[in-house]
Amino acid sequence: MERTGEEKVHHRPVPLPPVQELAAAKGAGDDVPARYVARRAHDDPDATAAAAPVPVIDLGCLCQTTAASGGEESAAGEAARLRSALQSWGLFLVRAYAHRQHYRTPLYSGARRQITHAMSQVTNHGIEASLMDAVMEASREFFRQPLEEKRKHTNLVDGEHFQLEGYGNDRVASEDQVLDWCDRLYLKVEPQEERNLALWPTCLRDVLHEFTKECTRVKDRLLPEMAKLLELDDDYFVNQLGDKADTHARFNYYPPCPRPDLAFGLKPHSDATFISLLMVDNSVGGLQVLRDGVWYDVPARLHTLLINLGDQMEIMSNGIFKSPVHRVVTNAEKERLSVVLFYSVDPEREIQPAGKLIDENHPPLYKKVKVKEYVAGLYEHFSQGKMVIETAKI
Ligand SMILES: O=C(O)CCC(=O)C(=O)O
Ligand SMILES: [Fe+2]
Repeated sequence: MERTGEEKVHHRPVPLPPVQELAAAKGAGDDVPARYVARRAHDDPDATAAAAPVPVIDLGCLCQTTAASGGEESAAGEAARLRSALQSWGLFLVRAYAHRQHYRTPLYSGARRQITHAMSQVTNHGIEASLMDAVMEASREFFRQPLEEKRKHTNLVDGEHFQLEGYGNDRVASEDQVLDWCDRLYLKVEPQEERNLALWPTCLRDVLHEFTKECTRVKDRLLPEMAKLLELDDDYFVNQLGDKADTHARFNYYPPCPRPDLAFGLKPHSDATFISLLMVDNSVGGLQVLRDGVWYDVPARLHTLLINLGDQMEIMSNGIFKSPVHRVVTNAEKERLSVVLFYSVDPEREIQPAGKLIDENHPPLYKKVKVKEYVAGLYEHFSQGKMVIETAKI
């Protein structure tokens, strides 16, 4: 923390105990330490939020172009639903397969898997349920390990210097920073040659590699559809990401919290990314999104991906698409896990509203920003409970 005058003191940041350890040491009914108190119980009249009617977008239908099957018409309808989702919630869901009936096909499981997989190539996210389950299971396995094991992947270099990658807490920049009731493992997954495999837990290596490949495929299918909605060239967003686009995986672990009325799993924020793909625990809710001053619960469904736009997309679309403010609330009884893939533009690039969206009636609403600086600004602002996107607004 920066201090003024003679009393300037240099002190080392004290590594914080993982929240998981705090939670395990506390008996039911206990309080949370003061540093985790993000709100007063009566601050939030919307504690029991309504479910957000976040639309489920049918990717198969959206990407269909053949007139023969009436495809163009239904694709146009789906595109309109997607546009409305991106302009309002900044969020939407994508199911694994086209229809639930595929699960019910009376076939022995091997044949069913093959058929479902073949269909999943053309419909919806198409990531195998077994792969998604394996990622969740491996994440659970990682956080269940003893602390000494997890600390082998620590985000503190030499026990004190914070780096983004690894296992631990957020960077603690000041003593009055409000902390989140959450431990995380954060790993760079793309560009592939920049992976720091020494930080990758063995239980997660193969599944994370596969899961990243699959999510990247989904992202590459979605971006041209989003560009079309703005009448930009199909490859506009893909090109903006650049060859050195930067992707991180974040595994969030939220232990049960004795005071959900006081502590957040994650404080309100918007993602500084371009686009984020989330796999959230379908058995425990907690993710909420802010719209018009009201917090809504984001529904979680088994094997469904939640697609969340980030600030970089809001900037490039000149505010037409929204990067939603969201937060995670804690649960008194249950632990919760989420796995997020954060897709971000090459950090060395600059971004700004797409030229085609700007004219005399539509002036740019955001400044040109260097991605590396913008993303670094997120952490600084997040720790102070502020929104970095405000710094980019004209
Ligand atoms: O855990 C969740 O549901 C959301 C996580 C999230 O918003 C994030 O990691 O940025
Ligand atoms: Fe987020």
